[in-house]
Amino acid sequence: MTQNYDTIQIDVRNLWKVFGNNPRLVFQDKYASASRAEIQEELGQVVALRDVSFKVQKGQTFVIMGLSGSGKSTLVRCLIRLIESTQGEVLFDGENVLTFSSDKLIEFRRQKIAMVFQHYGLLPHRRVLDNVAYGLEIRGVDKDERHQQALEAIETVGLKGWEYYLPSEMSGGMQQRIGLARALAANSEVLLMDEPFSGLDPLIRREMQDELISLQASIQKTIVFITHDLNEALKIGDRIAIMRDGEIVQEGSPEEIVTLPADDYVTSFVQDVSRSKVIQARAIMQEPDAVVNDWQGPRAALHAMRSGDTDVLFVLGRDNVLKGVLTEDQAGKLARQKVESLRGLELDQVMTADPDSYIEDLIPMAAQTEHPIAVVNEEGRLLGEVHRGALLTGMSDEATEA
Ligand SMILES: Nc1ncnc2c1ncn2[C@@H]1O[C@H](COP(=O)(O)OP(=O)(O)OP(=O)(O)O)[C@@H](O)[C@H]1O
Repeated sequence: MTQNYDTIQIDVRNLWKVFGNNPRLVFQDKYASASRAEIQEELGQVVALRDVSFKVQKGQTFVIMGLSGSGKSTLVRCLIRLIESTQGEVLFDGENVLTFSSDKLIEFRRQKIAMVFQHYGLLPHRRVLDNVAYGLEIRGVDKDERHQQALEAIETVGLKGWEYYLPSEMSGGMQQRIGLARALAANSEVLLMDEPFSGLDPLIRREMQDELISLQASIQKTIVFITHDLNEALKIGDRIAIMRDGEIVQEGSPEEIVTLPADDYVTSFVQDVSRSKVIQARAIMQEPDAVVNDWQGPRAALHAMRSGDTDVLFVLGRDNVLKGVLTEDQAGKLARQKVESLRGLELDQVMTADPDSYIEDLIPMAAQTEHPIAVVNEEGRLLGEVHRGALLTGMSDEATEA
């Protein structure tokens, strides 16, 4: 199958890393289904990565999540050959990094990759400005230019005014911002972030996660983010790969991971996660039971309600823009008064949400209305409706019936 590298930035294929004096022993047929522990016991080799494959799209935040020892750090290091893998391919923009000469590898790392670590990796005797400019300095960018770019990055991460301080004069959260600014200043396409927020206090950590999300909305880098914290993964990841004993046991969107865990292991991880924080309106909305256009009269409305088996109706204007709701009582009254058109009528207002809203955000809305919540796009066009029941179960009525 041909791959489209206009959109795929990283393509990891069947990657293995075996630590030990004779890694090839592991590839004998008889160990094909042996566990990592068995292999270690019998062969004395540690399988840190076992046949790992995944793709990361450009501009995506791809999270690799797993407990200590699952192989996350080994994996990110293998991506840029800080560790040499045993077998497999790592393609960046379609080129296999594992075949690069050492010169090409150095060039590739400098141009394309920026890293952010848990232990910030800052130079203690350099001021913030020079720490942030460091990546550009080793690329040979002249001083004015690199300071200019560094200042912009410092501002982006909210450290304006701290340019001439030393890292040791700043808090953990601020030092992590310096690390992030350094990665941004380098203006590389890919950010590799290895547990960047793990050393921070919970409050600061949440703040940094929020900032990363809003930053990413504007910078749109390709981010590979390592964490052992499922909530962090669910919060920031577009896609999440869950690792166990060197293997990816599931890869999917946050919603898929929570609602369709692939096995008992993932299930045990996600059981404490609140579904309301990861399930979005788009997943639980359903086709509106009934809609009518505002120039159609009340009789058409009543007919639509009966055929949709509902006692409320969304009224749409031109281009399906939502105008409001009409109840059966109202429509009946209008029909008796022989009103010909719904145009210009005072309709009941309806709660609207965009398709990305989480159940968590929809519940307070549902408390304020008896009507279904309308899911609309940016132009106000009706995309679907969410019923109260769907908020409780996290499934649309249609899905429940199916
Ligand atoms: N240099 C090495 N030599 C031998 N075994 C190693 C080496 N580096 C890592 N390992 C082993 O490989 C496995 C994966 O380790 P890795 O550090 O990638 O896991 P991790 O998920 O990043 O864990 P942590 O969150 O604790 O860093 C572990 O069993 C580890 O002991």
